[in-house]
Amino acid sequence: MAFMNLSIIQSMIDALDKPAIFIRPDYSIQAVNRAYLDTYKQPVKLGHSRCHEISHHLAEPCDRHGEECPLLHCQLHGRSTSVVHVHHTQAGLQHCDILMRPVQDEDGMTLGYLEILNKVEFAAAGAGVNKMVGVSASFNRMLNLLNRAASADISVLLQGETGTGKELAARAVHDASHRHDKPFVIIECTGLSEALFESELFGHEKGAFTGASQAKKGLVELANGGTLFFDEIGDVPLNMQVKLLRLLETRTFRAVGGLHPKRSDFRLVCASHKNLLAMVEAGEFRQDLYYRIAGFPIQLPALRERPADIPLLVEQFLLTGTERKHFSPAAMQALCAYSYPGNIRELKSIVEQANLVANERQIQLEDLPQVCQTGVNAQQQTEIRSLEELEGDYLAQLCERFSGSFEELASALGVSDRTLYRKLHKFGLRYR
Ligand SMILES: Nc1ncnc2c1ncn2[C@@H]1O[C@H](COP(=O)(O)OP(=O)(O)OP(=O)(O)O)[C@@H](O)[C@H]1O
Repeated sequence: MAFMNLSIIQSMIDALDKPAIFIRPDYSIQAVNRAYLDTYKQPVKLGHSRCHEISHHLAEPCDRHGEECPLLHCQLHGRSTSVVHVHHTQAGLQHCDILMRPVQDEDGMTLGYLEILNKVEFAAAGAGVNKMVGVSASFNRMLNLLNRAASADISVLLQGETGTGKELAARAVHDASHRHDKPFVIIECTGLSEALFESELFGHEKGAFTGASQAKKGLVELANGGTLFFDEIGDVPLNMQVKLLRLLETRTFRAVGGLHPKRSDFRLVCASHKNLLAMVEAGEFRQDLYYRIAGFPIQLPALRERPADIPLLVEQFLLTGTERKHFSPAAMQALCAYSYPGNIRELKSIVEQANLVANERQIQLEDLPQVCQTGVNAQQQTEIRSLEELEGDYLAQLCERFSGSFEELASALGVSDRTLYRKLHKFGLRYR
């Protein structure tokens, strides 16, 4: 590459306040800015150091360790990409949203790739802080979507089974948005009657109904400037959905007993554990309302799809106990093997219960609730099975249960697409 090009690129990344590097297709770093050096505190030898050595402390590119490589993606598709990785930074392990951009000369020849990094402040790769915790590939993919949604003012729809962290994700979108210093207001839609719905949302004037001795602001007005979060939006009855649609289309409303319309400026985030599109098909949810709220739909993975996060979440939930305890290897194995229909909420409650029940500092298998012990006990009573047989059974289960794409499954398992294909072939399995 011409010296001129490199010096232009160097000045370009020097002007950025985010950590940035310019790399070649062989991952070697050709230019680096001050923010990058300060973030990683690793000596970078221009032309020699590779990005994965600095950010991951790995001798090989990150896709060999179960992550998606943004450079490979750029090469394959010829356009920019963004992905969340866990990096070793000066402040410890940190989720970083990486934006990777191919840089071309005037003839369209790719000269290299510009990598700009953005810390994901609302997530943590270690226990201890009150953030969204996780390190698995499917968790990181969700963070990437939450981060993108946060930077726009688009309506976000969070869908996922109960206990997958939808409320936490809604808060994350708010905290990472430009509205973060304004209110985050939750409307719990389950069990709202029509009368309550109107007065809770829109407020009421003094004397609007018996007992309304004072005027009261509604939640929509309180959310002005901030974020309005409708939890379990699928529970809003059809007749109230029309009123909601009007509010969302005009951002205006009228308090109960009020004469004049009021306006509120809010970012909308909704959540549901129900399949809203199926409800639209069944005539139980208005289609126009669905498209109004689903500007940016995000699916939250079930805990059984991200088993790699269980030990970290367990560590996080143990911190709330009065005494520092830990799980025995057998108990941890049982925790990792259980299927968690109640997802993270269920894991949290199991850990808290076991923590209370255990008399010793080491929590034993017997201290776990029965549901959690069953799978492990059944396994222990049977004769020893070969690792190969277990691998086959595990893959067969995943083929039935995993809801992502083939590539996502390979990445969650930490193997290449080719390895997964070979293994499935070996056990006579097919993935959808
Ligand atoms: N990534 C995470 N890291 C740490 N704690 C989490 C994470 N995700 C969820 N939790 C915890 O799990 C519990 C359930 O989360 P949350 O209430 O956000 O789930 P939900 O999907 O909104 O549930 P529901 O569908 O029942 O409303 C909470 O205590 C939350 O703090």
